[in-house]
Amino acid sequence: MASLTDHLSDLVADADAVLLFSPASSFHDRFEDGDTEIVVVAPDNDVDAGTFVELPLPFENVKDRIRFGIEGAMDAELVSEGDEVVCIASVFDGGSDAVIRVTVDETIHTGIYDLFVHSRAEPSVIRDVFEVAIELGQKGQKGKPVGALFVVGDAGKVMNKSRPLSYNPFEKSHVHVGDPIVNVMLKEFSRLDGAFVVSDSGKIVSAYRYLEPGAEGVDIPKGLGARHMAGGAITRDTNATSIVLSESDGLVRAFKTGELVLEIDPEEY
Ligand SMILES: Nc1ncnc2c1ncn2[C@@H]1O[C@H](COP(=O)(O)OP(=O)(O)OP(=O)(O)O)[C@@H](O)[C@H]1O
Ligand SMILES: [Mn+2]
Repeated sequence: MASLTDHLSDLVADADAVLLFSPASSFHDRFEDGDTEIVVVAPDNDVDAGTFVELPLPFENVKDRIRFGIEGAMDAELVSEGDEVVCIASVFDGGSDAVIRVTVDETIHTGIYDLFVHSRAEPSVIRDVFEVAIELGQKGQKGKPVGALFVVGDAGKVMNKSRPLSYNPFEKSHVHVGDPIVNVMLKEFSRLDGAFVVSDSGKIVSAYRYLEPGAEGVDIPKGLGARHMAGGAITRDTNATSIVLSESDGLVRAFKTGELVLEIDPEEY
């Protein structure tokens, strides 16, 4: 039987760009001599690619992964509306095994790349908060599902548009998300009501915050309530990004500029 690689040259021949998702170096090397634009999308540039888009999360959902790569390539002006892009990714564990051909158009653009790269907060801070939310979603608190709301970046403004529900356990501390001990604290405090506020650089500014963004509603998925509404709306009133774990459906969502930009299932990570 002909393997995928036998057909590759035909598949990529007339493409405007080829996106290689976490390719092995031997696989990447075969593309080096062609005239098509090659973009490597991976956590690290292990293959010394000339054009590289960093993947901050593995994005188990292939659609999210591809979308991230395409938006990253659009952002770097490597591809644009109407381009034919061939994406080569790994769906199973055995290396590059899937080819997906996409025509770039604005409807692909959800802001997933923007979320990490152009948020006020540092990309690593967004990633660290995501990781805490995903772990909480996988394990819950003492076996029970929990919800949590993290408002990341533009903390001064967020504090002005919120009020304390109780004393702030992070009041005089200088601790940062990403530190394993702090992640344990965040999980412990997720039983508390309200939101966590995190600064651009990842400092935990407050727990127990009740958000009071403008009253105008935000479009949130059906079945969700006040936590998601407040988490979404605060990102319209400020330059923060919200990362919300739902107690009711177990999904982690991100909001930016009042829009839902990412929805992931922690069980898939
Ligand atoms: N304005 C707010 N600011 C901060 N936290 C809030 C706010 N409104 C609600 N919450 C928190 O969200 C929790 C759940 O509220 P609610 O069930 O209405 O939200 P939800 O969007 O349905 O989220 P879930 O899917 O987790 O149930 C509340 O117990 C409270 O801790
Ligand atoms: Mn609810």
